[in-house]
Amino acid sequence: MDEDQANRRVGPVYVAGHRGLVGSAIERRLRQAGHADIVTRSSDQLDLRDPRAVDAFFRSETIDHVFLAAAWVGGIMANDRQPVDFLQDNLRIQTNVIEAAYRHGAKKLLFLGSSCIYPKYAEQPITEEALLTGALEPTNQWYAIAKIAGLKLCQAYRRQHGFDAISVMPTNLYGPGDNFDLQSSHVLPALIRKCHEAKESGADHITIWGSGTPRREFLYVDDLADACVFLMQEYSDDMALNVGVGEDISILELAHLVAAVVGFQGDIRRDTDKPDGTPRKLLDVSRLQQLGWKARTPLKDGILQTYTAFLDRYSRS
Ligand SMILES: NC(=O)C1=CN([C@@H]2O[C@H](COP(=O)(O)OP(=O)(O)OC[C@H]3O[C@@H](n4cnc5c(N)ncnc54)[C@H](OP(=O)(O)O)[C@@H]3O)[C@@H](O)[C@H]2O)C=CC1
Ligand SMILES: C[C@H]1O[C@H](OP(=O)(O)OP(=O)(O)OC[C@H]2O[C@@H](n3cnc4c(=O)[nH]c(N)nc43)[C@H](O)[C@@H]2O)[C@@H](O)[C@@H](O)C1=O
Repeated sequence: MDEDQANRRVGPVYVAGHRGLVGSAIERRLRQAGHADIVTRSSDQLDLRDPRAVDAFFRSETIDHVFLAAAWVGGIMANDRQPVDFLQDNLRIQTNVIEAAYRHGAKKLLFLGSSCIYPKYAEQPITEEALLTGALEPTNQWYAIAKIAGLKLCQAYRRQHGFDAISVMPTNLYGPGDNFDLQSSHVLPALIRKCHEAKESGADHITIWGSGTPRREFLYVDDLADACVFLMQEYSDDMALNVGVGEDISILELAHLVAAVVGFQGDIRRDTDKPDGTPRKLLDVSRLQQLGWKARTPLKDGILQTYTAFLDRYSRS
């Protein structure tokens, strides 16, 4: 997309959650494409759980396009331990933003859901049609219910009011700007930190959670941002679209890959008292590929870039 196209087709844009993993990558992608008219607010400046504040914000700004990347987000343990935050805050944030965007005349909104909306034992790879065909994974059911409500609200606004609200369901994400806190993070940043700290301290092993047998698919966040900008331009439909790479890996294999990138040579042990979560989560991305988009960053390259960003942040703190 060149500068003219960027400004003609996407703008002025509000990136909700611009300090987070996804929001920062979307802002980066838009700026890289020459898009300068970007509106942002941190949660300190605008608490998206507050409907009056959100309404006043949309009333005071001219916003054509909304990327809704603000949410309560975390790994398997955070999801399990903070059910109210994952259900209630996410319901509030997304309802307030979708409603105010529509009411104040935004042309289009892109809502970010998650692959955890699908049933725990969905047939693999998971097609968009698997939605609501079976029971959810208990550790993240709260978050999944909120995300399902979000995609349904987008469909409802499209049906009742003709509002061009679309939804994307990304697989597990990672990249620069990730959360490296060992209690609340997702697995990939946790493994980077564990391997790095073990290497630095000379420890002879790291411990991963669960059996190591669950399989996950990992999408580099800059690829996701590229997909979001692409879909904001090219896609206007009811169906919530899967966004992934189309390949998965076991958690134990991932731990070995991260260890190799980081340069940690000790053992990898397993703590089977910790939850495994969904046994496998591989998205069917054929719909997205038919639209003309494909992920580009190989997992090993993405891990290296994420480790470099981690080292940069770690050395400054
Ligand atoms: N990370 C992943 O693996 C995946 C993420 N997703 C989805 O992508 C989206 C973004 O996730 P990600 O970037 O990883 O999450 P992060 O936790 O990195 O960022 C979330 C952002 O949301 C903002 N936010 C949270 N609560 C509020 C609030 N009350 N008011 C205003 N802003 C708030 C935060 O703003 P501030 O920094 O200003 O406090 C933060 O920057 C989410 O919808 C998530 O469900 C989907 C699949 C996988
Ligand atoms: C994106 C997605 O992310 C969440 O689902 P998840 O995929 O289960 O999340 P996760 O990345 O935390 O774990 C993946 C696997 O990895 C194992 N695992 C090993 N060792 C560590 C470890 O050290 N930390 C973590 N977090 N997991 C570990 C862990 O036991 C599990 O088997 C959803 O709640 C929801 O938020 C959502 O949508």
